[in-house]
Amino acid sequence: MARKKSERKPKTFGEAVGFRHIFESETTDFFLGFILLALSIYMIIAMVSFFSTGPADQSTLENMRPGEWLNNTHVFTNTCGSAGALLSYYLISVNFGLPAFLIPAFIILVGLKLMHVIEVNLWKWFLCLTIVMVWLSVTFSKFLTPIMGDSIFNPGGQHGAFVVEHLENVVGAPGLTAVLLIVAVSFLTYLTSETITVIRKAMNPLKYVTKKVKFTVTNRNVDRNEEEDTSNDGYQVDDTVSAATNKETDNIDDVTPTNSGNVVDLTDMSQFTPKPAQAPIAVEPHVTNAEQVSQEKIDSVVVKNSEEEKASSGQVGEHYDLSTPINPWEPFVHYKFPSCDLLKKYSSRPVIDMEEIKANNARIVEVLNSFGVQISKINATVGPTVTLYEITPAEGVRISKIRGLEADIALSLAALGIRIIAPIPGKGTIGIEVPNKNPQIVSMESVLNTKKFQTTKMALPMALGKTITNEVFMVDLAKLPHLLVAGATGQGKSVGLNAIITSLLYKKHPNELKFVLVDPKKVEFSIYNKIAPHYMASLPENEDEPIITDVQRVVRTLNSLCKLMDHRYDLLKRAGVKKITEYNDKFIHHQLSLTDGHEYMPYIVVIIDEFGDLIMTAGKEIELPIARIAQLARAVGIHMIIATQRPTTKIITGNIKANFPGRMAFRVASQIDSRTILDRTGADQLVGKGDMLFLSGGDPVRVQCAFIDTPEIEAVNDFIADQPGPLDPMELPEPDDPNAASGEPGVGGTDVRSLDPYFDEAAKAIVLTQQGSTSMIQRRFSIGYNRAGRLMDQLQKAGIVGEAQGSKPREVLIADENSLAQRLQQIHNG
Ligand SMILES: Nc1ncnc2c1ncn2[C@@H]1O[C@H](COP(=O)(O)OP(=O)(O)OP(=O)(O)O)[C@@H](O)[C@H]1O
Repeated sequence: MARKKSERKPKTFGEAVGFRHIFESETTDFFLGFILLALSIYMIIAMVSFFSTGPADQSTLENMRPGEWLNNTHVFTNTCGSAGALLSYYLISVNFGLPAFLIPAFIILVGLKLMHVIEVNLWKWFLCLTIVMVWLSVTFSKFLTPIMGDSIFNPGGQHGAFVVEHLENVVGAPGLTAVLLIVAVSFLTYLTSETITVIRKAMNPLKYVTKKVKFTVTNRNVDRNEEEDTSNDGYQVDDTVSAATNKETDNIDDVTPTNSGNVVDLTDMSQFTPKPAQAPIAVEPHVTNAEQVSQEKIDSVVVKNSEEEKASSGQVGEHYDLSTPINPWEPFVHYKFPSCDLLKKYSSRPVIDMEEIKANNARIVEVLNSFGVQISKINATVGPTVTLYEITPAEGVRISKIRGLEADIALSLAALGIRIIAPIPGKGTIGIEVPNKNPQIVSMESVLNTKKFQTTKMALPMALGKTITNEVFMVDLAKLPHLLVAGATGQGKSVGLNAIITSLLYKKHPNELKFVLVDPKKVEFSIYNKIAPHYMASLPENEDEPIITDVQRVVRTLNSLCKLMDHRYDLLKRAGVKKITEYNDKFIHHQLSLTDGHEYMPYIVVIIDEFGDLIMTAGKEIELPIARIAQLARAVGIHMIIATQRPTTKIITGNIKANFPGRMAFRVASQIDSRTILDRTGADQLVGKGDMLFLSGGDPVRVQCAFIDTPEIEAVNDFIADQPGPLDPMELPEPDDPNAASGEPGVGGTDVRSLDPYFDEAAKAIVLTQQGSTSMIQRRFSIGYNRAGRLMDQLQKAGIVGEAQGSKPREVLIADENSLAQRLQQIHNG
């Protein structure tokens, strides 16, 4: 039988008899360690005993011949016998003096390591203790020996005395002192960079006069009801938080704001209702340097702002004022807005992990101190994903210095997602945003079910999430007026777009808002198909699939939007107003007549997901209409949101960038990408999962995007789809065909298959009345403006009417019914 591979002959004698095995055994290690521990304790007892018994034992030893000390005549007085006397004599007197105690100290370390009690790097300890022992031996010899006078031993041992004597002969006493100082400083600097700060302080103590660092924690997101219900457990605290921390968080719970605003100094106990657990939170920074610990005690102050007020009901939709002559919601005046009950509720209780905050706080103090930056106050504001540590530098510290240290500080704090804002705009403070270990989900419900959203007067309110201070962050798309969304894949763009759509659906009636959704990925927006008749606008040819997924249809739709924009401008001009709100206001107050072609204008929000794909395939064909709409469409209520996961300059061209002032940046891969979106870095330092920077002029705001899941969107869509509403999506006008203009009017310019069913009748009506008016067609056939406009275009192509002449009726090119009959026959025969 073949021998197993692992079976091999022992190579050495030790292996053969099993020594190798013995020395690898954990039991042996433990046993050896224990012996070393006992030995070191024996040594320490002997060395301590040497202080009292040394003189007698020393003279006995010096008078003995070699080997004599082993005899058993009890001539030694050391507690540890002749061996103890000999050992301590050699270690203390002959060698290193008092620092020789470091030898048994090291043996203790070795013993404990062998016993697996502690894990230390023995080589490092050996080197450090040796250096310390040698240095102390020389220093004691130099400075203590003269003070101790006629002692029985030299405190630095004979080694110290020898080195002092020889070095002093060469460099003199000042030289020796300098050598000792240089060695000490080099060694301490090697151990910790704090040394530099301490030395600086020692050299210029006035600059570093003890300053108390005030430490404040802020959290707005406190649910008072829950607080009352669960007064025993207080805040939801991290599992790892100790009992002491629980006490602290309980204290936070019990804080009652004083008259002097919401800032409560926990050191002033008189403010609180007396409770045994109420002790001030004295947060000690974990600073390694003893001097700093004593100097920089951090007083904790808890700031508790008022919570975001909830909506009075789950219903947040608008309520229309029915006093105007025309109700824009007609004929769907009983339309009900979705309620917040359709959305999922996540725990809204704040998570304040005091342990984490304290640790970060200590780290920040330590890191800044190590760079020579002194702090007078820290205010920690706990947000859903990140905590903002707002640092007030001590007097005389220049912010530019801190700005210069940005990269070093971020590196020292070594956490993903750290962003340094130096200074915080409008304040003389520095902000350091540090991600929370346990980020909170900001639910769509917690954002929409608020008084702020319910009572907003924004025309197109987008509730995007919560800021670092737990305030609902809302932006009016109508004011933006266009938004660029970017972020690497999987960082929360789609969720962000869904949050935007949902907040608009919760606030706008189907008559007031229409979406044009472009989705090259084909899966992101398909969920909204159900609400297409209520809320979508599309070209008639796309009525069955109003969510656009292919490039050619996107181009036609964008051109159609350009045409709609021109038409709306025309209407605005005729109404004598400058913008959509004034126009609609005039319309609902009966100041504009339907017969003149006026109609209520819904806002149109165009959302293009994966805009990069479109630009790469269609280039200028896409870019030009987008830029045109972006430049002009604001006044006529057409707003665009474009999203891309490839924020490169090829995709976000200068033209696009200039026309999209609103920017929503999720996490991106590089600083370059961040610059492309925001014109600054920062988006590369976000933590993902909906963590974003929002910019619309000024400085970016860090926001945790609201989270909405597919089942929630489905529930909202089902609710809308089940209600009476328009039968079809709003029709967009047929875009101008660039090739059609050159053709001879009426000859071969009309595709019979795409003619409107009312084509013949409309032609007759126009020829009989000799009036080429769109509004007349609208009235006669009870059709919308867009369809009437399209009919007119077809009649023009067929050579029946002339070109549009602004607000005037078109010229009728056919004089009588007979000629018309011939013309129609020609058209129908192809
Ligand atoms: N606001 C948020 N809160 C919590 N988690 C989020 C949030 N936004 C996104 N996420 C998490 O990140 C995942 C990816 O998000 P999303 O699908 O929106 O990414 P994306 O940027 O659209 O990616 P892609 O570009 O590949 O489509 C989500 O499934 C969710 O788990």
